Amino acid sequence: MHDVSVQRLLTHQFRALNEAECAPDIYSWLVDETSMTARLAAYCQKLEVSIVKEGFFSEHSLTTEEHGLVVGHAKDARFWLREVQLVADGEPWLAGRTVIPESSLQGPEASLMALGTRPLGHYLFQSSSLCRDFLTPGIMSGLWARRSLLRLAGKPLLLTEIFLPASPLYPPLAKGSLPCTLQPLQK
Ligand SMILES: C=C(O[C@@H]1C=C(C(=O)O)C=C[C@H]1O)C(=O)O
Repeated sequence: MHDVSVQRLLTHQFRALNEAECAPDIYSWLVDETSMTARLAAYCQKLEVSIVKEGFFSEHSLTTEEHGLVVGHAKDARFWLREVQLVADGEPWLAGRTVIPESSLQGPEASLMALGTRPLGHYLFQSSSLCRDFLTPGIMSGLWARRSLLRLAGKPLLLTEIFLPASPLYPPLAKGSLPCTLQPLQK
């Protein structure tokens, strides 16, 4: 059963971070340009994609921030929205939200609608046309997060990922491993 409240975090305000605002080992996770699925899979026995929501939605399902970032040249009325959790040995480690304008789904990219429980990264990183406008580390509701604007054959898609407290990005009780809002109160 998904924790629906976790998924709501994906539409909360995204606060961008600079490198000075988090420990180097945390920052290395947030700016990792390789597959996050593959990186997380190295820390568990079984990593699965659990689909929470997927389908076409109008622009009203996007946050203003998302809409401003992902709208391409076409005036898209519909967006393919995919919300997942990456679940490691039964424990959710990451919540992911991908927003794809309908105009980005032309040609081979139409297969993004048929991913099912295959990780988005498996498609992205086999594509010779993948490029990235930006990868921004950040915080959402007190959890480490990141936002990427990716392009396939020049067509945009926006990916937001929130690292959940059980993920290996948060060393257990290591000081400085949590965003400032989660730091244990100083005595
Ligand atoms: C982009 C990647 O794919 C992961 C899988 C996702 C999905 O299947 O929707 C979403 C977020 C990512 O963490 C990756 O592996 O880097």
